[in-house]
Amino acid sequence: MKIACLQLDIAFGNPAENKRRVQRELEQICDQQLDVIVLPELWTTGYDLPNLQTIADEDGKDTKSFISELAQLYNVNIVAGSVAKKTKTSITNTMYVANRTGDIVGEYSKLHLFRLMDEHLYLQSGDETGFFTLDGTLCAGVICYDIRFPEWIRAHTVQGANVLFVVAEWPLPRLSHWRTLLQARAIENQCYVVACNRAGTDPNNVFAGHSLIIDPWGNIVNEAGETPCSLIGEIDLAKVSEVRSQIPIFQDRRLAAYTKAEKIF
Ligand SMILES: O=C(O)CCC(=O)C(=O)O
Repeated sequence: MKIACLQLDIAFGNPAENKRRVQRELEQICDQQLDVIVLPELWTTGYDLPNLQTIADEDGKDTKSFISELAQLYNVNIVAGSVAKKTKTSITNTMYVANRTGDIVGEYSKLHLFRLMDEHLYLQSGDETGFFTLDGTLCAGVICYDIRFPEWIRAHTVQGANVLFVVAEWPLPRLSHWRTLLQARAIENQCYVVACNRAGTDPNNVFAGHSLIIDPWGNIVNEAGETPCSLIGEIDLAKVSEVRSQIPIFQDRRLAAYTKAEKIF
């Protein structure tokens, strides 16, 4: 599976410009026989939270048709980061996934809202799981702060997810957390982690870049720097079962004991 993480600098509050940036980047890399394209978190608007009522995507309609057309045009799967999705009752931070034929095969709204960046004041938390299937491989998608909740990711790998896609707007001051948490999620779940962060700045933050592809042993296979780029790498899905049979953590779990411990106090 050949993957490109589009580590974009996002134009603040400007969906039209951000769509142009994605189109331009795909034109540049489309000759590389890619299987999956990954975009960052909130790639249409950035963290322009006070203006989401006007710039969020109504029911995700524009985003879904935009990625569906690109997926068909380039015959590629698209894990479309996330966008602000507006309904009559709420705004969520929502990931859409399109397969090569343009079908929307995944929708997941960020479960854990990040108070430090005021998400809880403007957004609602989602209630979907992050599962989707790409070219026959069961995958999971989570959004930024979600990676601090290993139990949420475990709930997906325990069901057989082989690749964890992480989309983010992760700030530079916590770059060491980003790298360490992603490596830990790969090691403890014995899965590939494909993590696409944004680059650049907005009025409140400098972002870390450093998109990463990490194998099920925890080795970093590819890593971007801080500036905008497309990080391209290949993953070998056979490695997931190799590592899982070498150290069979999924067989060795003791769920009854964990549940008991959680109820003691
Ligand atoms: O957990 C962190 O340090 C960063 C999280 C974040 O930036 C986000 O969820 O948008």
